[in-house]
Amino acid sequence: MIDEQVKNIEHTLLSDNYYTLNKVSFDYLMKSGEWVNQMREVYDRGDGAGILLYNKRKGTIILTKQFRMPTYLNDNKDGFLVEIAAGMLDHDSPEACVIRETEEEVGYRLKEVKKIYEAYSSPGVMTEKMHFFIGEYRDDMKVNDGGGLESEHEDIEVLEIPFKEAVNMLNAGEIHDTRTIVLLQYALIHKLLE
Ligand SMILES: Nc1nc2c(ncn2[C@@H]2O[C@H](COP(=O)(O)OP(=O)(O)O[C@H]3O[C@H](CO)[C@@H](O)[C@H](O)[C@@H]3O)[C@@H](O)[C@H]2O)c(=O)[nH]1
Ligand SMILES: [Mg+2]
Repeated sequence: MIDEQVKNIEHTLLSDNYYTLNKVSFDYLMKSGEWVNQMREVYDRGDGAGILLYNKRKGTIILTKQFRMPTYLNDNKDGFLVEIAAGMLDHDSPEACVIRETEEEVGYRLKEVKKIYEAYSSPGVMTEKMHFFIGEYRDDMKVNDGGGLESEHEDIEVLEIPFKEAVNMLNAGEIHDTRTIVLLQYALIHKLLE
């Protein structure tokens, strides 16, 4: 039972400017048998979902490239990051979210996607759980040029590249987004494009 190890959980709202940041205080029972009070700042921006889009016949995948301010503030020279298509659930199911984001960000309308993993993005800090998918795209599923929502000032470059090129980038340490690394490795392990 959870109450046997954690009790007196109290939230203090620090910010709800866009998403919410809380200071969470709680009592925690250490393995030694001692109760200690702990505090963690917890950022809640809901859950997310992302997808590796692949075309077995062409041997290609689709990735995105976009400016990510937090990475620019931490060592990423121009702030641009190569990533899978992904987004926040925004009250949709994970499946509906990746289908929506695929159309908005890269311009393909998918009917079928396959869920492969569910994992916490940054368990010490964020509540966010990420839903990982793979999905096959074909040229005849293209409905627009992608790029993201203009109303949200998204400015996304669509990269359709040979899977081999993506693997070379992965091996050269040029992919700096964990979700993208996970899905490329999944594709390799499961020989998705062979
Ligand atoms: N004004 C404002 N807008 C914001 C803020 N944070 C996000 N937004 C808006 O919300 C949009 C979110 O776009 P999505 O495509 O839904 O999300 P994402 O940023 O791509 O998130 C995905 O990647 C994240 C980073 O790895 C993941 O954390 C997330 O789960 C998801 O997979 C952004 O384009 C931006 O317009 C903010 O602090 N202020
Ligand atoms: Mg996105």
